[in-house]
Amino acid sequence: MQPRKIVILGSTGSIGTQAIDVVDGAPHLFEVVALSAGGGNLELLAHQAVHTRALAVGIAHGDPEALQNLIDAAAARSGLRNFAPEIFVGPDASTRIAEVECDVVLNGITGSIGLAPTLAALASGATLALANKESLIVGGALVKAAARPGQIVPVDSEHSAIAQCLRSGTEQEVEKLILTASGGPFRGRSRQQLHDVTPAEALAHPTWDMGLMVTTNSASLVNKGLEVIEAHLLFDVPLDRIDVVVHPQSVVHSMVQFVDGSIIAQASPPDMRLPIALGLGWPGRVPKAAQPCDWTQATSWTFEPLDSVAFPAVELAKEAAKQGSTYPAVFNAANEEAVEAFHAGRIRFTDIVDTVESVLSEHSGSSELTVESVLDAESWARTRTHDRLANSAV
Ligand SMILES: NC(=O)C1=CN([C@@H]2O[C@H](COP(=O)(O)OP(=O)(O)OC[C@H]3O[C@@H](n4cnc5c(N)ncnc54)[C@H](OP(=O)(O)O)[C@@H]3O)[C@@H](O)[C@H]2O)C=CC1
Ligand SMILES: CC(=O)[C@@H](O)[C@H](O)COP(=O)(O)O
Ligand SMILES: [Mn+2]
Repeated sequence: MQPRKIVILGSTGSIGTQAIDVVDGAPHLFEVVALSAGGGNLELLAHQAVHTRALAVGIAHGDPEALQNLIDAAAARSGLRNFAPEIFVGPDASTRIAEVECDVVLNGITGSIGLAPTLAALASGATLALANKESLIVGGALVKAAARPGQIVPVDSEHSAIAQCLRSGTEQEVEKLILTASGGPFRGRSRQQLHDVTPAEALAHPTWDMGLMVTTNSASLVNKGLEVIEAHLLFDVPLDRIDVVVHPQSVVHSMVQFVDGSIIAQASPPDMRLPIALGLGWPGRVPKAAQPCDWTQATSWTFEPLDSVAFPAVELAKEAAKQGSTYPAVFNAANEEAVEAFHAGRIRFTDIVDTVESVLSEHSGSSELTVESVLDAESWARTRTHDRLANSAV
């Protein structure tokens, strides 16, 4: 069998670099044909391009000549002659890269900027291994309508877990989805105790090593709010039948409860290479993609309810999803802007979710969901968030 041809969007990030590890470990199963990134780390992208022998490389911003020179230098270091991948530069570079002929597009871009590449990947007919949850959440019904059944394979650890738990069940058998949350670095704190936490503290995730946005969202529980919406869209389960439970060890990645009271859970030590490998190989499993649990060591897995007073983001996300239309896009865009302001030292941690709530309360959703209405709503939410935050210095 020929290896599957893989396109990796966001190749220089946490998901992207781990995806290249997965491909390196299974060259008989996968080969990389194209890569894209933002342009913040041209050196790494050039190295990846040479390492994978990519046919095409894209960056959203940056100097194409600088990238070309870095690729030439990396190729020379590897003794590779006549290596000349096609280079795309500009805001739609990842969308062009998503159209490169392949079997699987892995979308590992951060943020709702991943929407156009997600739609392009779906239109190309390739399987979409989706880490970029934001594109599904903001695009909602649009993304679902663009996908044929089974075309989107979740890479997010919780949704990969649920997809695995559902493999043998029927829709009628499912009572609930139960998403696990680590609780982030501030688990157990009251709202009062969250006021003065620093960006560095917010980035100290207890179990996962991830990019800045998703790590901050884990600390505020916005990530879990986004993931509830993601689960609702991926698995067609109503929002009131999706629960969240805090599980600090991040070994049980999520569960499905069936109508007879039985619960099936998926467990593995926290390592994204497992869901990434399954996303690339679906429905096949990649042998030795990650280490399993070690039963020779005494182990405790604990579960506790979410404190939704200190962490209101999950309830807020559910409200936004119930309102539908462009509300999830506003939730996400306001959060992206507020997270940036928090890391720039302009607002407090608790201002993030407070701002999202306030911007959402001012939004009037568009009745028709189109790419234009999503982009308009996002643009409105970003401006509104900036306006609000301009007056609220720390
Ligand atoms: N990391 C993880 O373990 C998990 C991540 N996810 C999701 O996966 C996605 C990626 O997360 P993560 O890898 O942590 O994020 P990172 O911040 O580590 O990486 C983001 C990647 O996106 C690229 N990028 C940024 N802007 C653009 C753009 N405009 N066009 C193209 N590429 C761009 C970056 O390139 P550069 O920096 O070089 O400019 C980088 O390669 C997110 O949606 C996240 O929620 C889900 C589950 C787990
Ligand atoms: C690894 C992964 O899937 C992340 O999205 C993870 O869910 C973050 O952990 P918590 O949001 O549970 O802290
Ligand atoms: Mn997750």
